[in-house]
Amino acid sequence: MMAGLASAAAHHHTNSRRDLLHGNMEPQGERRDNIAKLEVINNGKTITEAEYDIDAAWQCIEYYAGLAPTLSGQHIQLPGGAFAYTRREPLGVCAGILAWNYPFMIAAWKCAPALACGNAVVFKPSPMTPVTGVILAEIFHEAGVPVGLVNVVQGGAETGSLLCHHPNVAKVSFTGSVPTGKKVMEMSAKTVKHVTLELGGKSPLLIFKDCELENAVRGALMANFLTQGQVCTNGTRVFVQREIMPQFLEEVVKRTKAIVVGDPLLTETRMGGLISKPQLDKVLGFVAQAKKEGARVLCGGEPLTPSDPKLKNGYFMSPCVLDNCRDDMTCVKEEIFGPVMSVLPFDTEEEVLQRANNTTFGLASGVFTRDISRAHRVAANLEAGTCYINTYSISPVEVPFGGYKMSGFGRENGQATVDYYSQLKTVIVEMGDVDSLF
Ligand SMILES: NC(=O)C1=CN([C@@H]2O[C@H](COP(=O)(O)OP(=O)(O)OC[C@H]3O[C@@H](n4cnc5c(N)ncnc54)[C@H](O)[C@@H]3O)[C@@H](O)[C@H]2O)C=CC1
Ligand SMILES: C[N+](C)(C)CCCC(=O)O
Repeated sequence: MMAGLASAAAHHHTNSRRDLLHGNMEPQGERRDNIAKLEVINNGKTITEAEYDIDAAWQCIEYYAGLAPTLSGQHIQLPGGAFAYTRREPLGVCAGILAWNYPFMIAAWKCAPALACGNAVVFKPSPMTPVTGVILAEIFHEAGVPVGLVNVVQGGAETGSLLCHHPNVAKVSFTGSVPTGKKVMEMSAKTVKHVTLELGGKSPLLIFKDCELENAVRGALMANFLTQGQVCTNGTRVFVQREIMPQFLEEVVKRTKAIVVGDPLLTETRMGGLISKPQLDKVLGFVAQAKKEGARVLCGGEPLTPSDPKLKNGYFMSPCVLDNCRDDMTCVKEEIFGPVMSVLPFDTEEEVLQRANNTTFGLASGVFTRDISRAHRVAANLEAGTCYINTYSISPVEVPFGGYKMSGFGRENGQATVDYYSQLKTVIVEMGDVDSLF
């Protein structure tokens, strides 16, 4: 099967790439709403977020459809009339191994740049969320993508491992946890595959006393509570300058308590259910551990049963804010992947930068300040693939997204991603006689 896909990819010409991606890829009206509803059932996130994710997915496909015809090489003049040129060529079959937190959107993030660069795709949704990725593949099929160019395989670790070992897979793009990411890299090394790793984080959010507090509070909530806190970029270490700590905590707790947790299909709901019982237990375990280590629970952190009887077996919990945190606590060091914000005081910029960077992760970071020089200085000094200034959690398709340090490498979205789904061939041309020593 893989050999067939590789040749399909090789024959996949730039113009046809553009046509194919420009087919009717934008799910409109009822279709978009149905996919969003299925994503809610798939994942447990709210309908409002799911609709956003579906839109982000088609925007990604449209973006790379536009980018496809712009892919080009370079012409390099050499002495004596000789010259060289470069061609951007596909890698072959690109495998995607997906996480469960953004099932439809991540599937689009993997497929769109791969197809735009002329590759074939085989992707594996997480077994926790197998449904909506298949719909994306069906949409590609309806839009005219040749059979065999976009493929979905279902399964867990074993299927993922088979993809990483397959000799005809040229690249693996993985989204998930650090331990599994390391295994993917190790397995892919056996056949020297290209690898993109989008792994976890424990991102710092720095809130200076000269910030606009209202926006900083909004940013902190966006950095912690989307998708029930199960977001790799989440800014879960919230460092607040000591002078504004009381006001910040008062406002953040007030707003966190007001988050409507419940039926994710209702538009007024702002937080749905976690992905599974083990994930809920794991997150509650982190809260219990935090208390044991001396953190104070300002709100939430409890299992929650919504009043609607049909929701009684859901994996709901109340969003949690912890203070009295120290840098050496488990809740501050480890990725929780649930709705738990840890708040830490700081005094100086120098000190907070050192503490913010004192982690093996480096996916995202954020700073709230009105001081423009400080904002850019801090952004330059934070060791992370993304730094948000006076905002958090957005990832527009035009903008590259990816990690530093153990949060991974390679990029998704933006022009930069072309480098990770194509290879550069150099062609050297002599116009005169061969200059030979023999
Ligand atoms: N930072 C992030 O983006 C994510 C972090 N997580 C964290 O990881 C924990 C475990 O969740 P999982 O869904 O099990 O994440 P995972 O990282 O183990 O799984 C991600 C993907 O890799 C596949 N996979 C698992 N083992 C594999 C292997 N040996 N070879 C190849 N593919 C493999 C899975 O089937 C899934 O498609 C969660 O509790 C959460 O805390 C989970 C998902 C995303
Ligand atoms: C869109 N954003 C930044 C909230 C989430 C990124 C995707 C991920 O968590 O895997």
